[in-house]
Amino acid sequence: MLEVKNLAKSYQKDKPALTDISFKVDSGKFVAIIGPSGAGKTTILRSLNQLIKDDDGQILLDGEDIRAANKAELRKLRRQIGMIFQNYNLVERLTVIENVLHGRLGYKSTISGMIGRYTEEEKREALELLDKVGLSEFALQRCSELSGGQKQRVGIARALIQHPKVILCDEPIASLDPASAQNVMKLLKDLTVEFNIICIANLHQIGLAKEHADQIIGIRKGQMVYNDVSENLSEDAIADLYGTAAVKELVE
Ligand SMILES: Nc1ncnc2c1ncn2[C@@H]1O[C@H](COP(=O)(O)OP(=O)(O)OP(=O)(O)O)[C@@H](O)[C@H]1O
Repeated sequence: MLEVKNLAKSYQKDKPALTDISFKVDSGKFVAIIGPSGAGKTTILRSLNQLIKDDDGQILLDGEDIRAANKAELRKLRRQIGMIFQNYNLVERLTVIENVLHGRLGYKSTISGMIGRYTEEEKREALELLDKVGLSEFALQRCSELSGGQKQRVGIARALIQHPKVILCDEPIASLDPASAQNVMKLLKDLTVEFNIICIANLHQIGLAKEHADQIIGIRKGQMVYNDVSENLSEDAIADLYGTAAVKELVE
């Protein structure tokens, strides 16, 4: 279980980016964080793996406080937290399977990683994961030759080979066409259940969030104004988050 308690962050004095954010997520659940631009969604994700240093609160992953970890502990904890990015962050000139194997780098010495020393077991697992994301026949193709949706599926396989407890997705479908976005959201949801992990995604697409996520967290001006199962996300709640005028456009 992931439990965030009273998380707070200011980038500048007297200008809080996050105030008193508290929520819990169980394993096997897919959570969407929604809210207007600048609300603080990315700041929450980056705090969860300590890419930014927040100011106050607790982030407990299965009871262990990520914020209290020293450097060595944090390196170990980060293996348990996979990341998926809007722009995929793949090495385009390398093959699909090499990119998936990069997810193992957190488990290796710098030298082993640099010379691409992976075990047979790791290679077999990479192929199995590529099969799960529907890309087994692309294993030896360069990533530069893939579509956006395919690249994001490589990103998902790369995160899963870390054996994460949590996957954090920063706008994972923002660069995708509607069909690929739908496909990636369904895949994230299905794999979250299959691997019994926690998946947290920042999203601007409220319709897709409601359709695929189990839980929705709404952030407005650095404050959590909504936290409930996705079925309960009403038009009133959306209007409260984004303003009345935006509701129709956002829900469609
Ligand atoms: N490195 C930074 N230095 C100063 N202020 C920052 C920094 N990063 C974010 N902020 C500010 O913190 C607030 C929250 O930003 P954040 O990027 O978390 O929002 P967001 O909800 O993810 O937005 P978007 O949907 O546009 O990505 C904003 O007011 C933003 O300007």
